[in-house]
Amino acid sequence: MRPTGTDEVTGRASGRTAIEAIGLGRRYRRRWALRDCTFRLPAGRICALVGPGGAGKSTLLSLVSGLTRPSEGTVRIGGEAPAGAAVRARTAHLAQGKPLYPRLTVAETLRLGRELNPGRWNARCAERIVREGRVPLDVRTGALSGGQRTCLALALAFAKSPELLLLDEPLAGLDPLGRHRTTALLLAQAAEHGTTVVLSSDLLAELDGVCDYLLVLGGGRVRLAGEIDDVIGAHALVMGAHRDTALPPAIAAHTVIETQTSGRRFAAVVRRQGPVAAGPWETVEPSLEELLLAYLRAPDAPALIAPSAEPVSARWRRRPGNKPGIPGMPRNGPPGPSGRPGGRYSPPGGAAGTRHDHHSGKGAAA
Ligand SMILES: Nc1ncnc2c1ncn2[C@@H]1O[C@H](COP(=O)(O)OP(=O)(O)OP(=O)(O)O)[C@@H](O)[C@H]1O
Repeated sequence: MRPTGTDEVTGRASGRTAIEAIGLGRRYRRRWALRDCTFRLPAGRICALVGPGGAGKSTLLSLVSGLTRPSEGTVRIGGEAPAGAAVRARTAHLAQGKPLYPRLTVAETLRLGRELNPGRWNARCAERIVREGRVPLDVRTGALSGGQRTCLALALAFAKSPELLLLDEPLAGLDPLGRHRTTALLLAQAAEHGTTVVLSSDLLAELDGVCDYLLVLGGGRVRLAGEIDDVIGAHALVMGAHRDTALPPAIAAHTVIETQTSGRRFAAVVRRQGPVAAGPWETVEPSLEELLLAYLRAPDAPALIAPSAEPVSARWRRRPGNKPGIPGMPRNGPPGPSGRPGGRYSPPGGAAGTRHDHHSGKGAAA
């Protein structure tokens, strides 16, 4: 189940924009770390930022937090430049290295956090996170374990009461309980305070149920952007038996993102160009993890910016060759075999949405 925040606090009803990037790019010497990055993230969402190593995720977070300046394009936080003092006060950025002063104790670090964030510091929140993570107050941060450092860094970020929380690999280094505590904290923060969260993570399975927005980068460019329901609804996972190496034409007629074969079975993730025809195969909605794995394994698959991620600013111009949105498709995809948007599979006599999870096996991609 994905989170559904109440409209009043999430900003969904107001349509407020937390982040809008237009043609955003950053170059290091001659090499582009991020290029032509265009998307909008509405306020109050928890956005998963996903991509292979070197895709540009940390670079994007640094640009959004104002730590790095763009080489081209623009990024706005609530309509303002990210480097402005007011925006920086409302933004917390947990960088990948979890930078802390190694000679300060945990208690001294929390005191410093309070002094640096007058009027915003939530001491009870910080103390609770540190206590639940069993981080000793009297130990120097340089002597903490990796998981304890992450816990303390999260405490500093949350206690700042940010409107925008940028978390670069916050779950890495945490044990399963720590990951569970952190994701619960994120959901509570977004629901209670309307905080917008951008969360980069490789733990694909753990993003489902936590995030409601998706931004996938690859090779420094946006590959997928939009509400998770919109993006998933534009795709289908088709599974069946095949007689030769080619996919059945009725399936190959869609945009095939990736095909896995195992023995005589195939499993194809397709971006639908309309309803998937009925046949001797099974059509279901892919899970978020299945969709992400398909795109990660198919770096040349065409990009998709769902309508929910299109910038609203007048500065945005659709460029020739740029095909945002889901052509010819209603917001949540075409009607599926069940006649409902999103095309959830309804097995005979079974509950709608029931699905089989045997999308595995090795084989050539289509
Ligand atoms: N300060 C820098 N100087 C030079 N190149 C850089 C710098 N920072 C990032 N890069 C390069 O930019 C590209 C994107 O890096 P970035 O750290 O943003 O990717 P990432 O998606 O966060 O990767 P990872 O998941 O491995 O942390 C990489 O090729 C990286 O080598």
